[in-house]
Amino acid sequence: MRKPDGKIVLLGDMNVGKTSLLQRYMERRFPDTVSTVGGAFYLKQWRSYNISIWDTAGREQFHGLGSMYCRGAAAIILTYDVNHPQSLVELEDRFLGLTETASKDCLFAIVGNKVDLTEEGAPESLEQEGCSPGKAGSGGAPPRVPKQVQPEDAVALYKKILKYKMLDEKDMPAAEQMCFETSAKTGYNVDLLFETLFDMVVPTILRQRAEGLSQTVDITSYKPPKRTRSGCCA
Ligand SMILES: Nc1nc2c(ncn2[C@@H]2O[C@H](COP(=O)(O)OP(=O)(O)OP(=O)(O)O)[C@@H](O)[C@H]2O)c(=O)[nH]1
Ligand SMILES: [Mg+2]
Repeated sequence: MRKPDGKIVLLGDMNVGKTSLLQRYMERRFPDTVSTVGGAFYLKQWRSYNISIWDTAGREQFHGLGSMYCRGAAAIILTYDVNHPQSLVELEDRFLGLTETASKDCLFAIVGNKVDLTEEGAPESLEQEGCSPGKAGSGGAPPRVPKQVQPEDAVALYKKILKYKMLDEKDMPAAEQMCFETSAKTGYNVDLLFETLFDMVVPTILRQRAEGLSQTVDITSYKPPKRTRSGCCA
């Protein structure tokens, strides 16, 4: 198997659409998913680099594995559902603490998925493309609803994360560049998300290569993570 040069990890609550985003990008379709158990990865060749993209389980019972998957990550995609404000809150309360094991220059993207379900939602041009027959034919699209989480909320979380990580805003990509709204269903902004990150992680890959850092996930090194229930930066 090709050896990964760099790692990107998807984190976020169950049901926000992590697996669907990854399958939309890698397989160009929107199949039925089952809730992820543990984690799984795809290998993507980008320019001359092999990037592993890790899908993790959002379910509470697998929470402890998250920090193991994040080990050495060059970028972490913190995913929420634009229709469920609690899924954004969970990113700060439950998932941010898992990223301590990531690379010291790890980048963070905040991704609000399922924008197709909102009134303001994504264009529907790709709506049926690649949908499994079960989904495409099952009683039409659900009614659109007002978006529950605004892009400014994601931008505010991004800024909080930089503060929590003690990173200077002017040394990091701008919040507007790192906050995305996507639809795994229609494909809206999915390529943009992954390919923006691929280009951005190249310097980290080069540094990790120069320093000979391993990209493998070692389950024997698993240690229970610190919880941050009380929030990252009150
Ligand atoms: N309308 C719509 N539904 C979506 C979208 N993305 C995912 N879904 C649906 O949301 C449900 C959960 O999607 P998954 O991709 O399995 O969610 P997950 O984040 O991987 O969940 P866990 O594996 O449990 O952590 C599935 O029924 C998907 O079809 C989207 O962009 N739009
Ligand atoms: Mg999943």
